[in-house]
Amino acid sequence: MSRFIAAIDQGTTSTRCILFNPQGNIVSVAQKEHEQIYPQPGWVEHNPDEIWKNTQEVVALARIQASANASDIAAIGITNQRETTVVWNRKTGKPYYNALVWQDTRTTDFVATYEKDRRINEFRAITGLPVSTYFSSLKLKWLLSNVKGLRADAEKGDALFGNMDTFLIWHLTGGAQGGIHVTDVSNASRTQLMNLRSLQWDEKMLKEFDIPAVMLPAIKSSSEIYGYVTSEVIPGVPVAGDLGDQHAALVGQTCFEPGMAKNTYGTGCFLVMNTGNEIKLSENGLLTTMAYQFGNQPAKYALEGSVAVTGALVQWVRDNLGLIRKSSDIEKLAKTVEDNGGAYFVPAFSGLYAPYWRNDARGVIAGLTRYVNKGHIARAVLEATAYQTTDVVKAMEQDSGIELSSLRVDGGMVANQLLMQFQSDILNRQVVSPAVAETTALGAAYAAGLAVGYWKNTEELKQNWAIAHTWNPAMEEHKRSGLYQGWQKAVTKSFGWME
Ligand SMILES: Nc1ncnc2c1ncn2[C@@H]1O[C@H](COP(=O)(O)OP(=O)(O)O)[C@@H](O)[C@H]1O
Ligand SMILES: O=P(O)(O)OC[C@H](O)CO
Repeated sequence: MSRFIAAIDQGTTSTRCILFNPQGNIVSVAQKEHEQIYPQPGWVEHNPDEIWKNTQEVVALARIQASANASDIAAIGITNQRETTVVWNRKTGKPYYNALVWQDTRTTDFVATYEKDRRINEFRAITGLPVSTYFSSLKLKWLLSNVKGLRADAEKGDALFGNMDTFLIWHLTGGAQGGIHVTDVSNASRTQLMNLRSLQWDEKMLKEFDIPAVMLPAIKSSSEIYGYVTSEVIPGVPVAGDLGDQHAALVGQTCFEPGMAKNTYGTGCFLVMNTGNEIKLSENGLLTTMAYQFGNQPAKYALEGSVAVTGALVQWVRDNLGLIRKSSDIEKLAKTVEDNGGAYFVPAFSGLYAPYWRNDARGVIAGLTRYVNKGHIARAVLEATAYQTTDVVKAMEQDSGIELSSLRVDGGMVANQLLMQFQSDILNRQVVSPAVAETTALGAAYAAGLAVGYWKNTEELKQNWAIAHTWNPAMEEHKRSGLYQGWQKAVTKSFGWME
């Protein structure tokens, strides 16, 4: 039996490759950041060629670090930043344009037009999603309308669309020499083009956004052999798992029962609850989405609360204000003060996502006085993540009728002790992190491993989950409610900025 399963985690800020053993433990990790391109306010792009190059490098590095040959790797799974949209030429592999990142707001005008239209309720019933700059549909419409020659090539079948999973799988399995053009149900559910019931591209949605069906990938399950790697980094290895990163984290946290949920703290924050076979439409601003589908088993659904800016705000403080040198320094700066000094930071850089869905919102710092110093700002920055998560947990509990006894957490920001304690305090719930913190990559590895029999079933995977750390609430009720009221007031100040 091969010794390892590999996972590629193509995230918003970096690309990682991790090798796992049968216990779900990490054997080796390689990671590379890529450039964030901001051509205009609100526009966010990535260079797809840079990401493909980084992917090959991290796969090679992770393999070498584990002293593994391609034959030591039973399968590889892909997980990725979702919604981010790329179009490339089938014959040359060349992208027509940079990838439009999920945070990009250039389609605000399209959204405004649709918002006046009653049909958006119908779109939500079909796809589970509101009309927003967030999803792939409007990004692809923008590319087809603005990139010269793209529409003609798309109609001829020469231009291909994909999210980052599709783009990487196509390259890994041969690229212009017969690469496989596929995605999985979880990624497809974020395009706003897939019908949640049929799990196929929806003709009505394609017509609505004027998208040629011929440019779309085939929709597959999240766990099956799609093809084999031809790239020299790990030739012959089956590509057998594909999950959007938030769905992968749900799998990596082994949330296989309805009602189980996880919250991932990365560039943004994404709370996902498994709702089993049920397609539950939210009444409180959450998204209806796929959880996962393993092979030919029934697809599982989920409710999701997506928050656009959490770790990205820490990066902004680092890169745009220069208040800290590295992201983790924010904790030290925040600890120089006792509290937020009355300041609240609402990071509505891409509008506000769940539960507000306000495309017209933009970032504000509220409650400033001369008393406030950089320590208070650092604290307000971290607290913003916890408040936004609290908004989403409240919505999730109302929609599902389930009170979360504890919150399973993961992602880069979980390393921040001050944030995790504040999260537990403001939410008044226990917060727990798992022993294997890389749940996103682990979920993709699980999907790939299940497809090739490396792991037998989800029961076996559950045995791998263990708690690393627990944070318990320790804040008095009057303080908690006072702080949260301050946050809710600050949120209203961000509304209506964009006309
Ligand atoms: N100790 C920390 N405190 C606060 N934020 C952090 C810390 N470490 C990392 N981050 C933030 O977490 C994000 C990286 O987390 P990660 O899970 O790798 O994100 P992604 O998958 O979105 O690329 C960055 O936005 C970074 O600013
Ligand atoms: O790359 P991440 O971890 O910030 O995740 C991005 C999400 O998938 C966007 O929906």
